[in-house]
Amino acid sequence: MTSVQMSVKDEMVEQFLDYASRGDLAKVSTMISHSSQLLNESGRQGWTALMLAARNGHFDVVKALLLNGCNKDLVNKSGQTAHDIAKFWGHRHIARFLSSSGDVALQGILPSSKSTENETYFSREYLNRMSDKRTDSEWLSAKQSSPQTVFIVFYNLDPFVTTEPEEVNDIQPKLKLYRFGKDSVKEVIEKSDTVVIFLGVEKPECSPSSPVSKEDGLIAWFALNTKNNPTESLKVTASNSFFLTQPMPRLLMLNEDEAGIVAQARSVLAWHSRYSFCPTCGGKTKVDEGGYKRTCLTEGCRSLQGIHSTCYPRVDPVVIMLVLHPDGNQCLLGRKKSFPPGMFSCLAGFIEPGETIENAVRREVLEESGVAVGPVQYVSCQPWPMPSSLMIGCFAVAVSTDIKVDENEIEDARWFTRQEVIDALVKGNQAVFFMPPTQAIAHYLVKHWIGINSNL
Ligand SMILES: NC(=O)C1=CN([C@@H]2O[C@H](COP(=O)(O)OP(=O)(O)OC[C@H]3O[C@@H](n4cnc5c(N)ncnc54)[C@H](OP(=O)(O)O)[C@@H]3O)[C@@H](O)[C@H]2O)C=CC1
Ligand SMILES: [Mg+2]
Ligand SMILES: [Mg+2]
Ligand SMILES: [Mg+2]
Ligand SMILES: [Zn+2]
Repeated sequence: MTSVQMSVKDEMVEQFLDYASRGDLAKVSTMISHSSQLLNESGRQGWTALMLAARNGHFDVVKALLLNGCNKDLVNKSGQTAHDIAKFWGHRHIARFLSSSGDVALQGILPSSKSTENETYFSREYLNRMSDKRTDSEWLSAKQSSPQTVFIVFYNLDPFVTTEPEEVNDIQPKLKLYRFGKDSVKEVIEKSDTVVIFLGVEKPECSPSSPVSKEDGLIAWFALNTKNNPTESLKVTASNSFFLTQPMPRLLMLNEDEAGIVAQARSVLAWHSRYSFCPTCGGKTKVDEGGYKRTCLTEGCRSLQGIHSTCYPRVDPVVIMLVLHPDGNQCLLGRKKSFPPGMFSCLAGFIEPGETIENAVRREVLEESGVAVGPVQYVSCQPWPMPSSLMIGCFAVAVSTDIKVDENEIEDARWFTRQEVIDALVKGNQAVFFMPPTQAIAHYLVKHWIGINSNL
C-alpha cells in the first residue's frame, strides 16, 4: 500500500470516528453503506466508533453500528469495552443496551412477533383424532365393521391414490387418497404383517356432504400398511389408481385436507415399520390404543416402568431457519448436493437432546455455513412425514456474515438480496436460482420475510 493510499484510508477512518463521536447518524450510515470495514476500525488509543458514540451518549449511532454488525467486544488501549465506557460516563440506557449483547438492536431486523398460527402443507387437521376412543376396543371394532368407515391403504408406506378424473390429462394431476370400504380391505387386514391404526373421525365442518353413520353419527378413518404387495387382494373400482411410489416430491401433490391425513398416518405407520420389536429388550410387542402404542410382552421389561417413551410413536424436531443479514436486506440460503441443480433452500438440522430451539438454530447455522447467529424468532411449523419430523420454522439474525461451508453437509451457501429472492419467487426456475415448492416450509419462510418487509 502506498503512503498516499494509507493516508486516504486513515482520513476516512478519522472522518468516520468524528461523525460517530458527534452523533451524526446520517453520515455514519452513509459511510457504513459504502465501506462496512470501517465498523471496527479504531483511531487514537484504540477507540472505535462504537466507543466514541457510547462515550458521548449517542444512542441512535450505537444502535446503527450494532445493527450493521460491529464488534461490541473490542477493547481500547486501556482495556475498556464500549459498555465499560458508557457505564463510566453515566449513559445507563446505552450500557444496558450494550450488555444485552446487542440483541435488542438486532431484534429490529425481525418482524414484530404477533402470534398468528400459520397453516402449512401437511398441517391441516381434517379429522378429529378422538384419542379417548383409542382405548375403547369395543367402539374401535364396531367402527371397523361399519359400512361408512373409510380405510386408506399404504404399501411400504406409499399411499394408494387416484387421480381426479377431470385432471388426468394435466401435466401434474392432483392426487386423491383412495377411500376404501371395509369389504374392499377385508383380506388385507387379515394378513399377519398388516398394521391397522385409527386416525380419527371426520369433523362435521370439514365434510358437510358426507353421510353420517347410523350408530353415532361419526365417520371413522383407519389407515393400514403392509409389507407385501396387496394389489391382488384389494377391491378397486377406479381405473387411474396406484401406489404412490417415490413419496418426494409426489406426496406434495395431494390436496391440503388429505396431506394432513397422510402426515399423521405415514408417520405412525413408519414408526410401526421401524420399531417391530421392543427397543429396550428386543422382545415381541403388541399393538395397543388404536395403533398409538406398542407394549412389550416380556414380563418385567424396563420399557414398562416409569416413562414409556419407547412405547409411543416418536417425532423428531428439526429446526429450519431463514437467516437474515444484519443489514436486513439479504438472507442466507444453502444447497445440499442432492438438490436439483439451481435450487437453494433454508438451512435445517435436527435438534439434539438437551438443546433449545434457539441453540439448535445457532449451532446448525454455524456448523453448516460458519455464520454466527444472534436473535431467533419462531414463525411457524410443519409436520414432515419423511418419516416423522416436525419442522420448526424460525427467523434468525446473523451477527457475522463471512461464509465457510461445511462440505460434508451442504454444497454451497450464499447471501441473496431481497430482489434476487423476489425474482426467484416470481420467475421460478427462470431466475438466478429457484426455491423449494410452495408446500415446503422453507418456501413459506422466505415468502413471509418478503411479505413482511415489502412496502406494498
Ligand atoms: N420442509 C422443508 O422445507 C424441509 C425439510 N427438511 C427436512 O429436515 C430434515 C433435517 O434436515 P437436515 O439438513 O438433513 O438435518 P441435519 O443438518 O441435522 O443433517 C442431517 C444428517 O445428520 C445426521 N443426523 C444427526 N442427528 C440426526 C437425527 N436425530 N436424525 C437423523 N439424522 C441425524 C444424519 O446423518 P446419517 O444419515 O449419516 O446418519 C443426517 O444425514 C430432513 O429430514 C429433511 O428432509 C429439510 C429442508 C427443508
Ligand atoms: Mg446440519
Ligand atoms: Mg442440515
Ligand atoms: Mg445436525
Ligand atoms: Zn421389552
